[in-house]
Amino acid sequence: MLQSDTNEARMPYPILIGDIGGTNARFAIIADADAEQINFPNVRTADFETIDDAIRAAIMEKSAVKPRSAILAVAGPIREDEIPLTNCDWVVRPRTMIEGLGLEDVLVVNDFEAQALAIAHLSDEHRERLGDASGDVVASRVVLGPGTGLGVGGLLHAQNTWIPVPGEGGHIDLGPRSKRDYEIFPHVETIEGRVSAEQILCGRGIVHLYKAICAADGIEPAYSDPADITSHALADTDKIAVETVSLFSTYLGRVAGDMALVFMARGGVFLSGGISQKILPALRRPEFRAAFEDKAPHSGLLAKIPTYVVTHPLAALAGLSSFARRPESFGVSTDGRRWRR
Ligand SMILES: Nc1ncnc2c1ncn2[C@@H]1O[C@H](COP(=O)(O)OP(=O)(O)OP(=O)(O)O)[C@@H](O)[C@H]1O
Repeated sequence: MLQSDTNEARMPYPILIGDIGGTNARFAIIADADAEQINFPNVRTADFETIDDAIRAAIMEKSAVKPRSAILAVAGPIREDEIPLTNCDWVVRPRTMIEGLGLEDVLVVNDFEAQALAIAHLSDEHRERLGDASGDVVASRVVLGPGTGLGVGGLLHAQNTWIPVPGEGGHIDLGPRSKRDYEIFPHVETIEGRVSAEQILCGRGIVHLYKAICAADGIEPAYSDPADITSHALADTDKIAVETVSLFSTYLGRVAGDMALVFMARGGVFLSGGISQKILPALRRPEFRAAFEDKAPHSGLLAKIPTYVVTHPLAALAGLSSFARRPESFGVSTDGRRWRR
C-alpha cells in the first residue's frame, strides 16, 4: 500500500469504537497509537432514545479524552445516510453525529465484519479449541455467531492483508440428513416455506427446534425460553432439551463445515455470539466436530481445520481496535460508509 493510501485509511485519534447490538452497545476510546483502549460500561440501547444521546451521556460526559473520529459496528446492511439497526429503535445518522458530537470522521461497518476482524489475531486466552485440529495457519477464516440471529463473516487472507467479508450466510438453507432429522424437520417453523439456518441456529431457533422435537414425538412443550432449554440440557434434567442442544450442536457443526468449504478456511472456524459461550460444555461433546468433519468427499480437509469458541468478552471491539490501529493490515472498503466533516 502506498504511504498516501495508508494515511488516507487512518482515522484521527482519539478514536471512539462501538459495537452496537440489539440489546447492548459497547464502547471504548483509543486515545493514541500506543495507548491501551479505555473501555466504558455496557450501554443498554433501551435506556436512550438515540445513539447520539447514548454516546453523549455515557461516553462524552464521562471521558476527559474527546474522540475526533468513530468506528461503529452495527447489525444490518449499511446503505445511505440513515442506518436503522436490526432489533432496536436506534438509527445511526453519521452526518448528525459529525454535527452534534464534534466528530470529524465516522466509519460504519457490519457487526460480523468486526467479529471477522477480531479472529485475525485472537490469543489462546480468548478462544477455546473444539476438537483435535490445531495450528495458527495464516489463511482464510470464518466466524459464525448464534445470538439473536445467526451472523456469519468470512475473513480472507490475500496479499498479506486480512479482508473481512460481511455476508448473509445465516440465511442459507439447512436441510435434514439423518433419519431423526427427517422426523423433526417437517415440524420446524419455516420462513416463507424455508428452513434457513437462522430458523434453528439462534435464540428463537432453539425454541423452534425444541418444539419441533416435541411435535415429532407427540409431547406437549414445557419451555418457550431458549435459556430454560439450554439450562435443562446442560444439567441433564430434561430429555427433549438434551436432544435439542445435541441437535443444535450437530446443525451448527454442519453449517460451520459448509462455511469452511465455501471459504476454504484452513485458518479455522470460530464460533462467536452469546449462545456459543453459554452452551460451551455441549459444544465440547463429539456432535459439533463430527458434523463439521462429515463432508464427503472433503472429510480429510475438514479434519485438519481447527474450530474454536471465541471466549473474548468484547470480541467485536477487539476487532475494531486492531483495525483502528493498523488499517493497512486489513482490506476494509470504506466506500459509501465513511463520512467526513
Ligand atoms: N442461556 C441461554 N441459552 C440459550 N440462548 C440464550 C441464553 N441466554 C440468552 N439466550 C438467547 O441469546 C440471544 C441473544 O444473543 P446474544 O447475547 O449473542 O445477543 P446479540 O445478538 O449479540 O445482541 P446484543 O449485541 O444486543 O447483546 C437471545 O435470543 C436470547 O434469548
